[in-house]
Amino acid sequence: MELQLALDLVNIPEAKKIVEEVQDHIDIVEIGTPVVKIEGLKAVKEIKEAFPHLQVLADTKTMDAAGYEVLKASEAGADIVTILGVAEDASIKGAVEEAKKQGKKILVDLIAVKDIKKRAKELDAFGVDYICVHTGYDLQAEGKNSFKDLETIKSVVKNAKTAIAGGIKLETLPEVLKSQPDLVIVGGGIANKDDKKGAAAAIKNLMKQETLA
Ligand SMILES: O=C(CO)[C@H](O)[C@H](O)COP(=O)(O)O
Repeated sequence: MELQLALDLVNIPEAKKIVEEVQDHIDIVEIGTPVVKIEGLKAVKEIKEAFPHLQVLADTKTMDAAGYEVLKASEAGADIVTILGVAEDASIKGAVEEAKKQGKKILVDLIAVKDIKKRAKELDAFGVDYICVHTGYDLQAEGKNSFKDLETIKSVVKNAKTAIAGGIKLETLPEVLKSQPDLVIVGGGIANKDDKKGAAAAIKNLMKQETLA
């Protein structure tokens, strides 16, 4: 089980400082969508250059021109690139094709997908690498989460790895771990803490315990 740190509300120097602090306890650094929009793929490039031992995910949340966006994110050093599950099938297939050419991976974000069971099954057949249930900030503010959705996709996804994102923190992690996702994505649950290293270590330790149990 992998831990991904999502960095959404920081600039490049702030991102580097946080990764420096928590690098021993995470597997993947996510350059979040707001960072990609504000700083560009330069953020991906700089983080990959500074921390080559970590995987870097570019959260482009691609919706169209998928092959091209995957190519550009890959050239910047991304190991994993995200596309939205609500995108056209042609876009998903284009993303997968380009990622394969570049030796990279695709994570599909199911945010705003209405029938996640049906879509997860379709996406799995397209050969994507990760399928991620996700409650974005705007629905987190309404008290929603993706715990049940994770269980739902686990029942149909046979090939891809499963992932979960959206407001996960140490206190809610046990609920998430019941469904045994392959990847847990945590943003504010680490990045907003005073002791970021301690938070990342505690989350990773709990994940390790669950994997061994
Ligand atoms: O993609 C995102 C928002 O669209 C975030 O990166 C994701 O939700 C994880 O961050 P947090 O744990 O703070 O919710």
